[in-house]
Amino acid sequence: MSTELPRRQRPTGTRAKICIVASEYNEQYTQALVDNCSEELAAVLPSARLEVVRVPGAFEIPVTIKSILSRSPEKRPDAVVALGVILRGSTDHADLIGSTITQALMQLALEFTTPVIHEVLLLNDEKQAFARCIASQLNRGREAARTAARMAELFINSLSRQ
Ligand SMILES: Nc1c(NC[C@H](O)[C@H](O)[C@H](O)CO)[nH]c(=O)[nH]c1=O
Ligand SMILES: CC(=O)[C@@H](O)COP(=O)(O)O
Repeated sequence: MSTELPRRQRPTGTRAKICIVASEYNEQYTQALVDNCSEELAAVLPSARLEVVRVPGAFEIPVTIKSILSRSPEKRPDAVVALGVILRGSTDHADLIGSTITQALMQLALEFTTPVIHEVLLLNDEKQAFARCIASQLNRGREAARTAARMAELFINSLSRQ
């Protein structure tokens, strides 16, 4: 398990548009990801405009992100955060959707030249979920927020999205 989060940047006034797309399966964990991500974004990008979209399962995240990134330029977010918790069961379903989602998120980022932050977690059990979603030391929600903030500012200030 990675042993530390990306360092927290000094807060800036960048008015970035950030969209969180989060699945509802394993609700106690996915809600904790949303809460931690939202709280960290408020700390690092206090002027950002945050939109939160909830979908049933992780497999519904990529198509929802595609719809959001297909908006007109002035409505399109500067970065998208994908949050989900996939718990392995007794079949290959978890691994199948986990790998498919990973590929889809990368393709969407490249297709729309927009950072898509991947925190759709494929986990073995609830102990792993608690450590990454609810506990603070390695919270993936906070990790997602810090990454989203840095990437949104990088693209707003320095990089083209053509
Ligand atoms: N078992 C989990 C799922 N399964 C549902 C799929 O994500 C999807 O909604 C379904 O296959 C219909 O398309 N989703 C999670 O996010 N987490 C799981 O543990
Ligand atoms: C990711 C899933 O859908 C999975 O957890 C469902 O469990 P199972 O593999 O036992 O059907």
